[in-house]
Amino acid sequence: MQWTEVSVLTTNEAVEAVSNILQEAGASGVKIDDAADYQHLQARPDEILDLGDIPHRTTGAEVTAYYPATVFVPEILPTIKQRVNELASFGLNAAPGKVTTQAVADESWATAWQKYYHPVRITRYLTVTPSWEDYQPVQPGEQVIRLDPGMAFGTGTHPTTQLSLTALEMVVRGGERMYDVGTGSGVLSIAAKFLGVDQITAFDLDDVAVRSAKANLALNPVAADVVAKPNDLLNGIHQPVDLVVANILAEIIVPLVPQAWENLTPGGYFLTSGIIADKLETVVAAQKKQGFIIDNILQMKDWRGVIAHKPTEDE
Ligand SMILES: C[S@@+](CC[C@H](N)C(=O)[O-])C[C@H]1O[C@@H](n2cnc3c(N)ncnc32)[C@H](O)[C@@H]1O
Repeated sequence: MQWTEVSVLTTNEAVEAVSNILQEAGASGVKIDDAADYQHLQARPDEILDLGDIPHRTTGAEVTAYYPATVFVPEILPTIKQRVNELASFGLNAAPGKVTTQAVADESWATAWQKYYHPVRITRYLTVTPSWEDYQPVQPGEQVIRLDPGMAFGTGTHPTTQLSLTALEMVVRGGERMYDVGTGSGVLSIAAKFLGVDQITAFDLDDVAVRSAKANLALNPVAADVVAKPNDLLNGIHQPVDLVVANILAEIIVPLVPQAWENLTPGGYFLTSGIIADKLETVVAAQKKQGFIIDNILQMKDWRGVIAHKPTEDE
């Protein structure tokens, strides 16, 4: 299990506000390293510790937050940066406000994450469950997607994944051919197979995600014939299908728009998610400019999903 550490270099006076911003963005824990804490210690005459022996900050403060793989950090970073910059307008000096990230793998964090990952009934017909739980469907027609997401994104519980699953359930009628762009754990491909999609090719830029998707496809016999392979968006793909689904950053959806257009049959659906609310207009504008018809905008918390289709000749 991979965690992402997000650190903000700031000042003592902004420590609380920055911690709040990081926590509101979904952090599982926050660590504060503040030079003022050490200065306070040094001021105590009875202090027996020699602070020279302890590595510590001598100026400013650093707030570090930890995000599980279920939080899509590249998407929350712009909001974090913007909110830290805005602290000045509340009279707080948060400078330099520099935000950095790095991946961390930690066994104890991994165990904690697994403890909180339980079966989730996403829709009436789709339930996602960790592969280690013996979950049995409770309603007729309920399909159970078994996942061990490992280091790939997509436990099924993130709002962007839920929006994609809902969109798939809305448009799939059975027998379609589909591309799953940015497959992560493979969750959307498995769901699509359960809903009746016939042929699926799943792509991801990240080799680790492709390996994870293959392992999850094998866990779900319904998806045994899905092909998962590394690819950057739909670069080099020139074989039209009936459905393209992508839960990916808004900035990455924009260059995907012309590729989806080229690779969709008339009447084919383009389902996009991973769009933070204030990027919705950019994504919708790019799709309309290309010629797509927007059918529905789905929303969950701060996230948006778009259901669009390529018009048929008589539309
Ligand atoms: C938000 S995750 C979505 C995972 C899964 N489809 C879901 O809905 O839960 C986005 C995925 O897109 C992949 N990705 C990012 N940029 C990409 C690109 N240019 N081409 C293909 N995949 C990409 C990432 O590696 C990641 O696995």
